Amino acid sequence: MGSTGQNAWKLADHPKFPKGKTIAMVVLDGWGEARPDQYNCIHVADTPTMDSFKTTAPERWRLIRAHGSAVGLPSEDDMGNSEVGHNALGAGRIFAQGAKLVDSALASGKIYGGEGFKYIKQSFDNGTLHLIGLLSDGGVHSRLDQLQLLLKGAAEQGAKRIRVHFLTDGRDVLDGSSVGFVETLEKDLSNLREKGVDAQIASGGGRMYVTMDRYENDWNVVKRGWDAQVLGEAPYKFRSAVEAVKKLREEPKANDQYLPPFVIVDESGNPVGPIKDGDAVVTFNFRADRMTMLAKALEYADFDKFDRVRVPKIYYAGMLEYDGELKLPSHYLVSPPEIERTSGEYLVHNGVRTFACSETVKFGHVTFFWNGNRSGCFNEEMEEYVEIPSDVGITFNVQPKMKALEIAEKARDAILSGKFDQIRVNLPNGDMVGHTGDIEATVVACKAADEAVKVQIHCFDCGRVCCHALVLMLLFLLIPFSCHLVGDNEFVVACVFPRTIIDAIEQVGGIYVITADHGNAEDMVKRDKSGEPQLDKSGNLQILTSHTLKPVPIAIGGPGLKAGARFRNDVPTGGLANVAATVMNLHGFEAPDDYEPTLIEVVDN
Ligand SMILES: O=C(O)[C@@H](CO)OP(=O)(O)O
Ligand SMILES: [Mn+2]
Ligand SMILES: [Mn+2]
Repeated sequence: MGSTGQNAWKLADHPKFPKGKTIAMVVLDGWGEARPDQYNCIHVADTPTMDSFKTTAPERWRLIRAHGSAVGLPSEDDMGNSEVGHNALGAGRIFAQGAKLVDSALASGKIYGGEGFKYIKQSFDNGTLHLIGLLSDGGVHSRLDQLQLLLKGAAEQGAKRIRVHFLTDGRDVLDGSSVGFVETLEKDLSNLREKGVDAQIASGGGRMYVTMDRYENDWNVVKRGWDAQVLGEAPYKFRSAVEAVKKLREEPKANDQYLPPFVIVDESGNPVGPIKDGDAVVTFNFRADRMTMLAKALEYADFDKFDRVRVPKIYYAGMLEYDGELKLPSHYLVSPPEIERTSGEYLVHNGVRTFACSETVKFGHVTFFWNGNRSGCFNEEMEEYVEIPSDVGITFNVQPKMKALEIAEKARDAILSGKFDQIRVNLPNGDMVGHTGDIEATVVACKAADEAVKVQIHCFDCGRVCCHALVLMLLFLLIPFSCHLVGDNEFVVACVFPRTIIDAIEQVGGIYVITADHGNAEDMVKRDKSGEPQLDKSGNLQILTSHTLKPVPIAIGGPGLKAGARFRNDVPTGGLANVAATVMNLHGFEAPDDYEPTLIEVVDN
């Protein structure tokens, strides 16, 4: 950084933007911009607030890139995701991300010379190497081709007995694609067997039901995986993994994301690959959030989240280090991106007090990912992070409104309290419900997220902001109490009683920045090259549960925004990483020189 100590963190004053404005920084998770048709849930949903940014202040609304190289992913075919999206938003620079770092380490062979691999290699003579992770080519948490290279490389390095414990996907890839991935894996393992390596699949289960929980939402998910992977116990036993996945998918409503846990057994009915003393384990996901809980279970001597029954003495390494602050796990095959000097850390050093909030399933996104994969606050006196417990044990199409309103109310209270300069939230609905593939529920989810940003005054009759609504709004403005009629056309006089985020920002004379981390809800079907829905062999639509390659909107506004502030037109390829400098400007500071350029300027009239 050139100089050391507090001075190194000092940001220059911005010549035009004043300090001291309260800023609401809102991330709508999984909210991209796409063609408006019936499979675009954001288009279908009633989203008057998000629509109004685009239509009423086009100079303060634009699209930014949220996938591929804009967020440090290997190629432009890589969809965005929450990890890389929030990393870019918070860090203001683009870092080569886990997917890319693992690619290079495997391509150069450096992975095999590293400390992590040497550590697990100690098991190769007498023990088994277990590989646990997500089996797909989604590229969000892991990639099949990386697993294939690792399997081959480990065998070449002397692994004699290998067991794979996979999680089926259906969330970053089409539902049903699990069968093909398992077949491919079986072929690879059979090739290894021909070369004399005892290599087999040992267990499996759907990622959302087995192992890949995050932010401690539901430890039962990790326990189900532990029982199958470590203890060799599961409600289902099969001789073959392909048969297991095919059979379990036949159950009504079964899907790849939620397959129950199963173990593979030998001809005597014994599990072929429980984890034992002296074995090595590699969790081969590069992304942290959904591996951290398992990493704790595998590594911590002191552990009380569930009864592990048996804790084998193993050589455990993560594909990456998953938490830089906790140093978890202690051994890893590839060093993670060093995301340092994030905007959050700078702002704290420059007196900006921060409040961050989401519900459990996205809590780490606006804290851990935002701060460069670092858990905890930089300065507890200046920051408050609030987690609203998510619903547990349901798929979110059942409760598509999720905790959007609760998050908005917490943000509203934080804004009105005057205790914070930045109030940062993630509204999960578009993403979490979009991943279920339930189009109707995703429409409800999008409306809920829009309402959390700002509740619009609606007319009882037509449900729109018509002249009746405006007259009513005026009327209630004159009456010193709030009116609240609950129903589908919820009617709130937000001007009198601030209900959600923008209402509160308006009341305190603040600024809002509304954006998203990647697309999801704006496209719910697989499409051909011309953008038309692509039908499968039987003529059915293929529902897209994954993220997309689409850009996301960003809007700025609010009474505290300097007159003449607008988006520059000389940053046409701007992406998520340009947002940090933008927000620093709005707080009254120049961004550090190596940050991606700001998106805004002030035009003097
Ligand atoms: O749920 C998740 O783990 C990913 C998709 O794999 O979604 P997001 O990046 O939005 O968290
Ligand atoms: Mn996301
Ligand atoms: Mn998602």
